[in-house]
Amino acid sequence: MSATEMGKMVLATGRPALDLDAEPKIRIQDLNFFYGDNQALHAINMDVPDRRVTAMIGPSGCGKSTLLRVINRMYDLYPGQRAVGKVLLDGENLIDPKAKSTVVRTRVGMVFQKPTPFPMTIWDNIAYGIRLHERMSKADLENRIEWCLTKSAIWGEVKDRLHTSALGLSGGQQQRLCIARTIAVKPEVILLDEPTSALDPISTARIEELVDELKSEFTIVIVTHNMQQAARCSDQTAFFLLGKLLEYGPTSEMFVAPKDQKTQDYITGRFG
Ligand SMILES: Nc1ncnc2c1ncn2[C@@H]1O[C@H](COP(=O)(O)OP(=O)(O)OP(=O)(O)O)[C@@H](O)[C@H]1O
Repeated sequence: MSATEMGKMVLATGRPALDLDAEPKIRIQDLNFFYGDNQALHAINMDVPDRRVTAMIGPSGCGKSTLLRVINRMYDLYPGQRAVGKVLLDGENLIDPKAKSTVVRTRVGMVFQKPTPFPMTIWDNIAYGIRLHERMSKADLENRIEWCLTKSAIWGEVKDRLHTSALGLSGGQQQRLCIARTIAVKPEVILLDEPTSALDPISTARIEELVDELKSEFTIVIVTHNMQQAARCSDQTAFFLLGKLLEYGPTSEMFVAPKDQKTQDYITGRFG
């Protein structure tokens, strides 16, 4: 695509256009997922672009959280749950039993709906994960902790209370701490599962700003029930229904002119 064409698209959407020739960060191919006999995902094929925000939307039970749990191999921890197909991260199949799940979870971090700080100090919440994966000097550890708390836009609020309990933070601060904890181990992909559903509008806005900043360094996938949030935050949107990917494309197109009537109905609140 020429610079002029690219510029026109940026002007039209207000966001940088996707480079269609760029290799996707994640390539999901013919993915099926089963909870025992219950098939929750059916033949999912989708490419997740590098260092962009991809939103997953769809009514309750359509399989959004399941897909996140597959991408970071969390289902591995539960007997009877099974994924068939491929989830390629830079070409490497993350769900191949030969891929070590601990390595997968370092490359693909996850933040949950409810903030989940460990019952320990703010400092230890961050240091714990880093020490599991890396050996480093105290000075480097201090720098890494300041780096990830700064990136997560919470450093100013916690720098004078690093050695107090993380449970003393507000819900919005706890969620930013959880994001800091996730990026502390320098993942390539961050999965956010409804990260603002338990937060007030101000904390929600801060997390959305944060997502916008983090995408220059990380590939982000966000599950949300909030259509405005998907429209505000994401570059690409995927609409799921009953375990199938019904429509997937640039957010600007999806929200202006969805191709499928069911997407239109969902986005406009007519069902779900
Ligand atoms: N542990 C489980 N065992 C059996 N079935 C499950 C389990 N977890 C989820 N499911 C089923 O898998 C399907 C997809 O669920 P999932 O939680 O991925 O949906 P979702 O789109 O994230 O929903 P929500 O928006 O409500 O969080 C649903 O039919 C659900 O009942």
